[in-house]
Amino acid sequence: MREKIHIFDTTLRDGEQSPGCSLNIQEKLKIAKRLELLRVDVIEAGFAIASPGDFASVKAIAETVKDCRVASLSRVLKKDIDAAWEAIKMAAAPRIHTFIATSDIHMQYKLKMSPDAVLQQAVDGVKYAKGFCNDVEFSAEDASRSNPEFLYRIFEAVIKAGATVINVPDTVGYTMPEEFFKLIKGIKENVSNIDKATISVHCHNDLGMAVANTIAAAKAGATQLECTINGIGERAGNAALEELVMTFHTRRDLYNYDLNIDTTQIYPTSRLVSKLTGVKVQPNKAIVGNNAFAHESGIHQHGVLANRETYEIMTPESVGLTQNKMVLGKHSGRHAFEDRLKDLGYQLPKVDIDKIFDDFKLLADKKKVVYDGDLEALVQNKNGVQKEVYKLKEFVINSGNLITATATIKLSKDGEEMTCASTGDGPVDAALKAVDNMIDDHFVLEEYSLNAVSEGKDAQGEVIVRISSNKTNRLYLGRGLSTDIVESSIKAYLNAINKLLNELEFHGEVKLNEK
Ligand SMILES: CC(=O)SCCNC(=O)CCNC(=O)[C@H](O)C(C)(C)COP(=O)(O)OP(=O)(O)OC[C@H]1O[C@@H](n2cnc3c(N)ncnc32)[C@H](O)[C@@H]1OP(=O)(O)O
Ligand SMILES: CC(C)C(=O)C(=O)O
Repeated sequence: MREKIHIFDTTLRDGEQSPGCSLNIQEKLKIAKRLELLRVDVIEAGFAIASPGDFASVKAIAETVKDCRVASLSRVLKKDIDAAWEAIKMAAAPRIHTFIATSDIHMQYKLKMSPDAVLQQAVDGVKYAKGFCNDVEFSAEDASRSNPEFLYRIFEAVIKAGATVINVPDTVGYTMPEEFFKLIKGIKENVSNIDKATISVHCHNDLGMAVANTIAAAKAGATQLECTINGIGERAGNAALEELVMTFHTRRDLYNYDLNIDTTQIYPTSRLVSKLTGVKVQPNKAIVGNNAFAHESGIHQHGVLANRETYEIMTPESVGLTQNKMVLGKHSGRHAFEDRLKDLGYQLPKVDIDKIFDDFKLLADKKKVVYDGDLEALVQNKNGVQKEVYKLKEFVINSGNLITATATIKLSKDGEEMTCASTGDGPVDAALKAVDNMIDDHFVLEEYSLNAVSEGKDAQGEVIVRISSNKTNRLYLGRGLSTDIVESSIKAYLNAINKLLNELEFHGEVKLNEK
């Protein structure tokens, strides 16, 4: 039997407590919808009493999200619990999450309350919350620095009062995995009614142990794990959801757990949270960092090209990325270099590759990363400087659902301008046909793809085309970038045609003007 693990996402509550991470209602709703797609079990939407804005956000999330439980945090105070309930009561599955600190230092200096008074207030708070909502989570803040005997007492009392989940936070990220394992085991063994509640943990990352501690707790019997996207949260943050989930996913041999999460939503969710909070993901961050699936060293690249499992313990696709990245730099080797050239449409004789590879290493010593454009320049350099034979001057498109698309294109070649109009099956087809009519050569459009390279309605569209020529038997790749997809299509097409013409000139097939 596989143990069911519930993922409690607190990006919108503890994550939002990171300095500078405050989100408005629209932003919180966007993230909540993403978390629903990610299929977390519980979304902690906020701390309803914190501000009118947070109240409204929690309420909006509760009214929108249907497939996850929605929780609001509250102190064990009636006014907090009232606000929490008021905000979440329309949720398909509401939860009140109430807490009070249980460590000596917090009780003495912060709350100025005796342990008995804290226990009584916790019980009263849970009972009061239970009057509204069947699902009540109780957290013993700073549990890992609390007296375990007191923890057993308070957990037993709140479960008796109706708590369905008892949460054990390592509030200040102080504990170590073996210690936390023992604490959870102690709770399981010493709280007489523990079978009536779910054990949850909530770990902070002050010593970089949040994920390790959470995993140790799961091993000891915790079945709800609290975490955040990208590990954001108070101070050094919380356990990162993506790291926990992918650990269980990748090491099934060690962890026989059943999770609801759709791992392919991890990467888009991470990017959305980073964009909306303004907190950048460090490049070497596990799972979602820019370098998590990137290879720069020749030995690694060679291994990955032969079999990606040589250096990848999970697939980029499993976390929602389309592919790994081969970054070309000074540590790269010939295998990756040649592979990239092929991908760009250059199938060159070995002597040429050897020459360009030497130039590439010289360039890589000067540049941190050698991009595709640099490679193309190196190839063209070998073939002589690339000439932009045909240039786009102007274009006009007439298109609509009731008329045939017409494109009028003005190009220049060697300073002379030419214009042609054509109809087509849509504006892109019409535009490329008009280009075909002006350029008298034998090539065929083999591939066409369009991708947004930035987000939003004004995203730049990058068109990539590959054309073939029966004169050279190879493919020529062209790229074009613009906020107008017809313009990026024309530019990409001309870019590929110009490459073909340069190559034909190199082989003496055509003569191009020097201009
Ligand atoms: C470990 C955690 O992450 S806990 C969650 C932390 N998150 C937040 O604090 C974010 C939202 N917080 C807020 O907006 C505000 O702090 C509020 C609205 C909750 C309270 O604001 P204020 O009333 O101005 O109080 P303030 O924050 O200055 O002090 C906290 C008060 O709550 C009391 N308190 C703290 N925790 C608890 C608790 N769990 N139960 C009951 N009382 C508590 C403190 O003793 C203090 O009481 P006092 O005002 O009588 O001295
Ligand atoms: C309120 C609790 C769960 C908390 O955030 C913490 O202790 O860190």
